[in-house]
Amino acid sequence: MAGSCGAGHAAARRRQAAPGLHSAQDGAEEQESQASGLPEYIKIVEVGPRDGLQNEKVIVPTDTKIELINRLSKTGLPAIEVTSFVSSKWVPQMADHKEVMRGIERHPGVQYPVLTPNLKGFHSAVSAFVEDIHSYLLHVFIFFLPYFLPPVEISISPCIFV
Ligand SMILES: CC(C)(COP(=O)([O-])OP(=O)([O-])OC[C@H]1O[C@@H](n2cnc3c(N)ncnc32)[C@H](O)[C@@H]1OP(=O)([O-])[O-])[C@@H](O)C(=O)NCCC(=O)NCCSC(=O)C[C@@](C)(O)CC(=O)[O-]
Repeated sequence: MAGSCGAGHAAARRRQAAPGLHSAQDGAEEQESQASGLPEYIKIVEVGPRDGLQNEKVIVPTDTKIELINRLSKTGLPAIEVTSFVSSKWVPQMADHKEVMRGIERHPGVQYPVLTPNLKGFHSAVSAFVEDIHSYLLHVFIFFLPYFLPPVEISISPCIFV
């Protein structure tokens, strides 16, 4: 599971529901949040179906992945990273990305992003009706470089396009 920042949840949720409206209560909550040093809002992104299952030695059956994602969808998570559109030569655990995207139930209010490393993955994701695409860039190049081919300078230009 990954978190993308912020707390002061109520104010942030109100702003999401009614962008442009900013009440005195929101202001007070923001001040309190800033004073405590905590971020204003936190978005939890569950990445288990992608980041978790890609590390399993045994390839998890497609139906099991779909069932897992469908169950996660009922937990109130705002976003679940479903799969990745990467080379199945390197990551065979994610080779069923299209079937998984096709098979899951999409719950209102839940985002279903995928990970793509390059334009090839981006185009396949678009053709699989993916609406939300995560492309990894700097943090991965810094921390996971040995995991990737090819060299950084070759990978960055398509990522910027994505
Ligand atoms: C790095 C690349 C893109 C370089 O891809 P490349 O430049 O094409 O070079 P390659 O030699 O690795 O290519 C191997 C084969 O994969 C094909 N290919 C290439 N791209 C794709 C694609 N998108 N979809 C399907 N096939 C693809 C490509 O066409 C080629 O086919 P062949 O000529 O052998 O028949 C490739 O090696 C790759 O996909 N590697 C897997 C990378 C990966 O998935 N790593 C794990 C995810 S990152 C992670 O877990 C860290 C993270 C993000 O979780 C950290 C965090 O969350 O904070």
